[in-house]
Amino acid sequence: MKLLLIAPLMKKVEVIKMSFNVVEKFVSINGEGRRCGQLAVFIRFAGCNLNCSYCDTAWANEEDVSYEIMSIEEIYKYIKSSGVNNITLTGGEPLLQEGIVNLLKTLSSDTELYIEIETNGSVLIDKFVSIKNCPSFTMDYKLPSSGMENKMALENFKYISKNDTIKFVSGSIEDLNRVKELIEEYDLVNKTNVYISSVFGKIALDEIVEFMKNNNMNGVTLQVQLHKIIWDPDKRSV
Ligand SMILES: C[S@@+](CC[C@H](N)C(=O)[O-])C[C@H]1O[C@@H](n2cnc3c(N)ncnc32)[C@H](O)[C@@H]1O
Ligand SMILES: Nc1nc2[nH]cc(C(=O)O)c2c(=O)[nH]1
Ligand code: SF4
Ligand SMILES: [Mg+2]
Repeated sequence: MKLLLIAPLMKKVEVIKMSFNVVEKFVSINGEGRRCGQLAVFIRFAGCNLNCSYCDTAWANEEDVSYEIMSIEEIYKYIKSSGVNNITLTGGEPLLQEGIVNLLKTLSSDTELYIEIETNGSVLIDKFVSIKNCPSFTMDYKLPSSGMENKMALENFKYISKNDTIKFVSGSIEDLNRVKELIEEYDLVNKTNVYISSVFGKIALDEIVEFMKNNNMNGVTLQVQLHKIIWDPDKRSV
């Protein structure tokens, strides 16, 4: 009898927590990753636990940033009303939003959608990878020039698969040397999709290509943030 009374209460508490702080939502082309150049709906969440030296979205991490509180239903409706099937959840750090697993489960249950989550490598993804029709993680490994490498959860290398991507945002030769070490140590090219991106404007792209050639970096993809070439690099919601 007691159990019967408590169960509905617990459900109610969970429902209350299923809202998210969204700083912007928009449709654009994805400028990064495996679906680069394709239309995508972006949901950007507020707040981050890291402070990367190069962060192009630091405004979303300010304590006083204004945000819209959206329920799972409202996010899902917005996505469906756009008519676009690629979804990118980003931030800020999306995996820090309380109840994010519930949003991921709901979105994943719609098999018309292709969901990518940009995450910063400091949050363990083990609790998410068992979701049915699991979203694709684009997990950054923060390199020395970010100032955040000591925050990386190395255990994530165990959970990342060919459904996911590891991204190395590189701003120096020191960073690139670290990429090479990590690829070798964790056999990353065989385990997942490996991308190198430049910290925008920080390192010449031909230097990266030279590094890739000199180190036989087969299976690694160089990526440039396409949206920053199409629009002003500081423009929001594109
Ligand atoms: C703003 S972050 C949000 C998601 C998550 N916090 C993360 O870091 O992956 C989205 C992506 O933009 C990348 N990024 C941020 N600033 C950048 C810059 N100046 N140049 C290139 N990529 C950048 C991040 O490394 C990350 O891959
Ligand atoms: N067009 C566009 N593509 C993106 N792909 C990942 C982004 C991000 O900020 O996570 C992003 C972004 O901010 N804009
Ligand atoms: S983890 Fe992502 S959002 Fe957070 S500071 Fe670094 S790049 Fe910016
Ligand atoms: Mg961005």
